[in-house]
Amino acid sequence: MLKVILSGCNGAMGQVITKFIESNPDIHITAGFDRNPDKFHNSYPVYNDLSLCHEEANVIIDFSHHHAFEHIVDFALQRKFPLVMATTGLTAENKERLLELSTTLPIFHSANMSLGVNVVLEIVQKISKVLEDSFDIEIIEKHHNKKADAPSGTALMLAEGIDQSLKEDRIFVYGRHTKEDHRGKKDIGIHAIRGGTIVGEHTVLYAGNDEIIEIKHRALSKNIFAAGAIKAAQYILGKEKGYYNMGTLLEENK
Ligand SMILES: NC(=O)C1=CN([C@@H]2O[C@H](COP(=O)(O)OP(=O)(O)OC[C@H]3O[C@@H](n4cnc5c(N)ncnc54)[C@H](O)[C@@H]3O)[C@@H](O)[C@H]2O)C=CC1
Ligand SMILES: O=C(O)C1=N[C@H](C(=O)O)C[C@H](O)C1
Repeated sequence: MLKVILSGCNGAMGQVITKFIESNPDIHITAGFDRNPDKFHNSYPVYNDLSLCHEEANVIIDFSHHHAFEHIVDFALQRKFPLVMATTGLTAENKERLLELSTTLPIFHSANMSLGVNVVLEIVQKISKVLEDSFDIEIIEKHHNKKADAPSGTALMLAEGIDQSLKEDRIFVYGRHTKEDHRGKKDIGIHAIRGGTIVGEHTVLYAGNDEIIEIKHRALSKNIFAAGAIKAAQYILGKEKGYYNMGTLLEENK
């Protein structure tokens, strides 16, 4: 039985995961954590302070906010619970701390829990190598008007993945508000659009001379992220300490 402590349980993703787990007899949420603990009537206790949470679990799933990061990581360390970190907007220090924590516990970290985006990541790494010298690369992401962070964690993950696959380091340019400069050859432009109920859309655009390639992923519901996060939790259940992500999960399932 997978026993989950769900952080950010009263948010949009937290509630999708709650419904998802309610229909699965093999998974149980033992407790939730949220700064708004009374917003919904959940079938599990919800705390706004993790020091009050004494329930047992074999994994924490976090979809909250990066402001809660240290609190969650300290709790995982103290209770020795493996952690699935899905929250985006993490700082460089937060990411460093996750790596450090993975020397003690199994940590699964992905800015996008969907299978599709992670396949797109593999594809754009390959394409970018081929087009490196002759095409300009730009990333455009679109999300709903309730999203707190910009650019999305996925856009950054795609940009970092592309950068790692190329011979020369790239410069990330966030938006383009200038009347002076041309686009730099080494730029990867990253552009965020917010509106309505767009679940999540990511496009990597390759613009060359007289030709354009677009690789696009469009999420049609938040269920894909919930399903991916649960798969991630099941995946790290029996794992040794270490740093895992969708790449390692896909690799082991090939
Ligand atoms: N990795 C992935 O596949 C995905 C990641 N996300 C990320 O998950 C996070 C949550 O997304 P949503 O559910 O859409 O947001 P949301 O704003 O609807 O929910 C966040 C929840 O966290 C709680 N919260 C905020 N700050 C807190 C704090 N300091 N301490 C305790 N609780 C706190 C809020 O009360 C809220 O209930 C975001 O960072 C988002 O980008 C979202 C979807 C997919
Ligand atoms: O906030 C969201 O909704 C999403 N956030 C993630 C991100 O920042 O990349 C993943 C997904 O696109 C939905």
